[in-house]
Amino acid sequence: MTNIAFIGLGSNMTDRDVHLYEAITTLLENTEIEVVNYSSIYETDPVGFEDQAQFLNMVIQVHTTLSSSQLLKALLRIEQDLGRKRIIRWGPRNIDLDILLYNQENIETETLIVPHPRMHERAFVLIPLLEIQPNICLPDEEQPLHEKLEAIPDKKGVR
Ligand SMILES: Nc1nc2nc(S)n(CCO)c2c(=O)[nH]1
Repeated sequence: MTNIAFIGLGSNMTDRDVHLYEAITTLLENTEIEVVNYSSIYETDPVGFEDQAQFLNMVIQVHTTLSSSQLLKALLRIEQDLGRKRIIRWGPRNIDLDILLYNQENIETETLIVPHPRMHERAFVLIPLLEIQPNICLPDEEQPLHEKLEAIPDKKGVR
């Protein structure tokens, strides 16, 4: 069965665009994952822990035969392979891969919460996501995500 997932990518250390490119190239090498759509790459102001470098963020849409937990494992392995060091929890990282949505399912396990719990308040996620899926809603919600984006005061931080 083909599953549809949206993955958020971010990087704010050293060659940020190279890290994004490497992560996507590694995903493309996985025969269980097909990247079917890409957003533009956005330069974004850091949120959460603000005393760090600007990020590059983007969102991709994938079709995959992997379950959500298998997909998470594959993304964590890519982060490790690309040398992700979790120095400070909210701090700088060379590559970050987050599962944002998976088949419009609500998932909550020890290791994975989908939809990503903070995505609805993050312009750096919503803007690239809506670029590739303009009318998307969160699972079991009527309200389209673009209305949640309109509610976010500071969108200047995404360019
Ligand atoms: N602009 C921006 N700010 C962020 N803060 C954190 S934590 N992250 C890591 C993603 O969870 C980001 C990010 O990717 N982009």
